[in-house]
Amino acid sequence: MYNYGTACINKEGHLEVGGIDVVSLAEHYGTPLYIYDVALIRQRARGFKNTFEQLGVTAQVAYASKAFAAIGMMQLANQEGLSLDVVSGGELYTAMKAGFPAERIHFHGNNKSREELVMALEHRIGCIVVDNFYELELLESICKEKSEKVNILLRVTPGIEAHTHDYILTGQEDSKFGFDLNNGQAEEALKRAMDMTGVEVLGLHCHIGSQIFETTGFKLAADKIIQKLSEWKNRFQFESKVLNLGGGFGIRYTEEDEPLEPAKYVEEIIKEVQKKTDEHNLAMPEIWIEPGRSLVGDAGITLYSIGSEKFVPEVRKYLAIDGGMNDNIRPALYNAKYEAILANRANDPVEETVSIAGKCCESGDMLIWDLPLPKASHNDLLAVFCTGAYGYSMANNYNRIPRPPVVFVENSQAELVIRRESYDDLVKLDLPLNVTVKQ
Ligand SMILES: Cc1ncc(COP(=O)(O)O)c(C=O)c1O
Ligand SMILES: N[C@@H](CCCC[NH3+])C(=O)O
Repeated sequence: MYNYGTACINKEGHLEVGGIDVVSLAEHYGTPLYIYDVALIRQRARGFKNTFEQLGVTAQVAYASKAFAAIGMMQLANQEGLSLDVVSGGELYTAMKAGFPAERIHFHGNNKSREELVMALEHRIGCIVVDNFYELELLESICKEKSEKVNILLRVTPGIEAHTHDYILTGQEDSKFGFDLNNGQAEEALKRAMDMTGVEVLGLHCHIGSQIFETTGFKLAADKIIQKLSEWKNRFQFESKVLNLGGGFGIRYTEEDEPLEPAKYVEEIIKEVQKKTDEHNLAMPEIWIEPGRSLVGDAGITLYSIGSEKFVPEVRKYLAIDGGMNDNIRPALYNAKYEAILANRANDPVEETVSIAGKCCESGDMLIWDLPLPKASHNDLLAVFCTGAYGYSMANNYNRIPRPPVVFVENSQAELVIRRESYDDLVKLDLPLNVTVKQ
């Protein structure tokens, strides 16, 4: 088994995480179950923060809560001194419920509504990352109405194609996000914002995509931005106090993936920023990053019970689990790959290759194709690794399947941070039909 934080095999041959046997977690909480290794999240957070400290660079490490948003998770991020990137009124509301310090919250999104912007102002959050001209004008008008001033970053699109899945690319010219850096849009946005009374431009933001394994794209984006900042300093006396380089640092899902250590990405990118700012005679800005996946991805494990099986003679054996695309849509959406083991018989030798089917009424609901496993049958437990990012946060109720609970484990203690959805939860928004049919 690959090394996933505190996950190990105990003497009963069971998977253990955070000092707790997952078989006992399944007995107590049922399956499917999301389990997070809290020590690993803390280790990742500290790795990022220490790297900045060692480089002597003032920084904010903001957890991109879209990866996994929950009150308990935001409280953990706060304990670790992280800032928070939210992307909707719902994430902001969750942060407020978690008691997250508003001044360390950054608000993203390519179509924030008036209500969301007002909410952000009322909570006096640290910064709004403005994505487009419509939002800039809307924000200025709200600030004037309320006689408020708010810190903003301008999100720029540098025209970089990072090497990752097409659906999670964001830095290329033809993207729905941000002001284009190359065609004059970003400059126009800066000029307009500098003339506004309601906004204070702290600097620029750029996020080139997700699940990226090399630093070349990040460095190229930083070079392009710093080149522009140098021009803008001369022409508009604009100095960027903050440079936010986004998230996107890749993690290892399977042996095909070869990421850097999370903190290593930062080290390489920052050295480039230091070099380029020196070359252009610019002051080193405060650096902000906003990792999601690399903070929580490999800290998450999903536990399922195996149920039915089906053979297609000479083709394959399907084993069905009690979850699927409703608790993890990534295989169906991105063809994402995962590793898994039998959590209750982790030392048993591999005997066959099976394909793991979800329980949704959808042929594309396949969690893992061609997984080597010991001979498994109903009541065995399957542990799927690396499900901590964009798993629960993209979960849905397709086929009216309730979402699973989420449990944090650390130092042999388990704490439920999201309870299992009930059937009553599923119907709580439904209203009975009042219209009757005339006979
Ligand atoms: C603006 C922005 N910041 C941060 C992130 C977090 O990315 P990741 O989870 O890949 O670190 C995303 C998602 O891709 C994003 O869109
Ligand atoms: N949801 C995506 C990443 C999108 C990141 C947000 N911009 C994933 O699971 O990989």
